[in-house]
Amino acid sequence: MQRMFIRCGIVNLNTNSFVAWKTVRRLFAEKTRPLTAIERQERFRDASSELISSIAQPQTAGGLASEISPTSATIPLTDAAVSQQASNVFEIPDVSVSSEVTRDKTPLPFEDIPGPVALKIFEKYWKYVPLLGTQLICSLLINRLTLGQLKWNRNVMPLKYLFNRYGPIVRIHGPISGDIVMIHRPEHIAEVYKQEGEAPVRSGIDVLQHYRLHYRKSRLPGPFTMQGTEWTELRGNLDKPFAQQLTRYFGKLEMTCDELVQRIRKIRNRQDEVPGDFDQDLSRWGMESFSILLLNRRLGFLEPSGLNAASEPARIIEALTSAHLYLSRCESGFQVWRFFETPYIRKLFAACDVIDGVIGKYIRQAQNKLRNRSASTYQEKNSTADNVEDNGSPILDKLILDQEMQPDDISTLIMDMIILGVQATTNSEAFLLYYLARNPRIQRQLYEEIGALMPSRGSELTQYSLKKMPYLRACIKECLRLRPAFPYVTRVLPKSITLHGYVVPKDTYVIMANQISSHREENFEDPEKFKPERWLSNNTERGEHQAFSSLPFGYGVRSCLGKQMAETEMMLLTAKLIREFRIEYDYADIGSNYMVVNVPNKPLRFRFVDRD
Ligand code: HEM
Repeated sequence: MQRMFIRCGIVNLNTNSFVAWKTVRRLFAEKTRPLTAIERQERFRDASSELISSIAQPQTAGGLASEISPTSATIPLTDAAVSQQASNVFEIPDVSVSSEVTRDKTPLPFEDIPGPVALKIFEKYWKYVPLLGTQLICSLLINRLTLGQLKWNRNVMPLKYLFNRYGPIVRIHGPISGDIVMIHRPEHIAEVYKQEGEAPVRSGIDVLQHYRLHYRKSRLPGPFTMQGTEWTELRGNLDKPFAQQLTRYFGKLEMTCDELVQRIRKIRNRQDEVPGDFDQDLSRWGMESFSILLLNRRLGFLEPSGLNAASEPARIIEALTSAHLYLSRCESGFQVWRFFETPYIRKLFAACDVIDGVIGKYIRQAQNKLRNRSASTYQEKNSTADNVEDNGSPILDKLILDQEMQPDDISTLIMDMIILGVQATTNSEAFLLYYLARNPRIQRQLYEEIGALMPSRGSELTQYSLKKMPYLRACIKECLRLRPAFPYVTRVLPKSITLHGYVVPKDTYVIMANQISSHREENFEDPEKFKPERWLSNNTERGEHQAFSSLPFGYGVRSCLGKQMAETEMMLLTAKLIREFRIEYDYADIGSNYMVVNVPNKPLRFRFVDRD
């Protein structure tokens, strides 16, 4: 009984329980002298039966209304009469009291989705403002200007701020380029992917598109921006050769990792520390691996004697660094480059021209090789694995032989993969080495796994041995959970759907904030901790939607084309490095800067200490 009072005391009463409460209260309040134990028992029995019958007979709305005062609806826990009965225990049937209110489940209109209201004030003036930028950047910038509370620091802070303020679904009014809806809950992300259809549409990188379509006058805007059947067909042609390349060139990829190991030994100082620009060395490793896989060429990025500034690899690395910097400058902020040529866009285009020139050269060479061969002879030869060296690059050749692809289109495709894919891989590897350096226990466990498969220093690695390294794979997953290269993925809805009880119409641009989901406590316990164990198959923490809580490579038919390539490269290099060195890092925490790809915000001054 007392337990029941206490339970009632902390809730607001509905009508039946309110009557019950009044009954009990009256019976105990009518006392003029202290009650004997027997009297107390009798009164409780009376109270119980009156209470039960009052619950059983519903009251009329009118009768109740007159009895309920707005302030009496919550039962105080400290009532004197109740506390006097503390030692008596009376059993009454457990009667559940439930509300009969039915809820309207009709989805709410799109306009009701919460979002920055201040923007509405500007809505009618926006049409006079020329197109300032991509939907996200433009809206977030204006959001910052209007609310004055956002600091644009090139990371996911603005997204986090909006979710913290408006909840799990946020609408940004974009009168210029359509409204944007932002989500982070895994079940909402799952719903968007479920409805994405056969040819999903995502946003592209506007300035790269501008380079192709307006500056170079190319036909295609690039793989990240290409949409519809055009891309679906191309993608269908590429998936298989991409997977095959890894098997063919695994040995060469391993050699590239060995070269980086040698280079580390060469560049580290007396304290075994590498220079702060170690990120450049990782870029060289990323580019060398890429040119092996895509062009079937060793371009010499990791030349032990270093790179001559005028050499082709040195020019590519310089152009890549510059392209990356000016791409992020052009994509964020007010995009004045849309109206006139700014210094940033000039530098970006100059860097792209260098990369394009080199790719163009290799495409022409591959074309020349193929010219004397008929497509049928090529296919015949290409079916045996050992002659691939002489035959050029299977992927490049396939693209050239594709009747639909012009050399310009191929160049566009390869350039985007370099600027975004290679950058994503090398920066992810940088974060992984950092997390391992900062977590010696995890590094030790990883070393044990690797050591069992690579007993001596120079032990060879195979694709098969990588398969037997679940902890290494878990470390990579965990690193990409904490620092996904791309903090969000976008889709344009092919049809109307319901999200969080709101209608979201067809053609709405949806931002799925992957980095936010993967940092939330409800999705991952201790979300800020680097805990690879959570990804092991025997872990019970994994919930129904966990698959959608961390999607570093996206999901579905338009997910990352280079996923397997990136994972294999990262596994190979990490296995080699951990086998050779104990990695340490002695400086301030490394966070990330968003520069179209997440990049470390501090120099990578790792110590690579030789293992005995
Ligand atoms: C750790 C490294 C990488 C990460 C985290 C990553 C992540 C992503 C993400 C999130 C997407 C968008 C997926 C979506 O919209 O659902 C994407 C697309 C893509 N990625 Fe990667 N990527 C990486 C490396 C690479 C590499 C090495 C290549 C190629 C060599 C590559 C090529 C592509 C291409 C071509 C697309 C567009 C796919 C399409 O539209 O069908 N990526 N990547």
